[in-house]
Amino acid sequence: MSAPLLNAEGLNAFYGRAHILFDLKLEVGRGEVVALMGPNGAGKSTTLKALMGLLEGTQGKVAFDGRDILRLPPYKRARLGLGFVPEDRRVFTELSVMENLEAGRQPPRPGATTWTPDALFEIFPNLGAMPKRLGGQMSGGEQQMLTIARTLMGNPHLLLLDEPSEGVAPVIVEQMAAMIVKLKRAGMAVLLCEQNVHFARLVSDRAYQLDHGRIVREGGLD
Ligand SMILES: Nc1ncnc2c1ncn2[C@@H]1O[C@H](COP(=O)(O)OP(=O)(O)OP(=O)(O)O)[C@@H](O)[C@H]1O
Repeated sequence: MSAPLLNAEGLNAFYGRAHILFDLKLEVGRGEVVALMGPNGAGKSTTLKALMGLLEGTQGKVAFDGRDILRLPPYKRARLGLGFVPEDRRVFTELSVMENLEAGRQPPRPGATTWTPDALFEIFPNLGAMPKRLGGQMSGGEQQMLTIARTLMGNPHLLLLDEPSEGVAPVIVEQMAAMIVKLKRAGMAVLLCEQNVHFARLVSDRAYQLDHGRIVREGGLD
């Protein structure tokens, strides 16, 4: 059996002296969609930040594609194919949809899908309907989709997605779920934070439940 794409063990993370994550053990297989669930403040976003290398003093083992990445800075993790979409979903407001996508373009990555705007417009039809729209003139949900699509232009092996359904209209939530299912069909692995159980059920193969910085349950969502 091949090693999981992402494998974290004994993951401990801190904000300054505040200990936030305690000995997390989690993995994401190739092509798998995994949800990190739990209430506000449970540590979901912190987990993604720690995996991306954005926090000082993170401890434990983090292997990506069989390689130890714990000491690598975020840009090197991104170069290896970790794509991160943070909660604040920033788009370039003065750039069009197409220009935002071009800003995310990276060279093809061996073993990963090479995304183009046309291929992404099939997965995100609402973006395809507004290629010239400025980022600043889009709804929150549309901006969220654009940040995901722009990250995909970097051809990642694994997408770390922070609460894609948060604060967006119900109709967009359904579209977002359909989009993640299509990404999975295209072979993309995704680790997403999610409080919305309905959404997590629609898209994920399995889930980890976090509470106060510890994994308290893991398995399928039924
Ligand atoms: N920049 C920060 N500095 C200090 N403490 C922080 C910081 N960001 C988050 N925390 C704390 O870390 C803990 C975990 O927060 P985190 O944002 O990971 O939770 P979460 O599960 O993603 O919740 P939410 O859904 O509300 O974002 C919380 O107690 C939070 O108050």
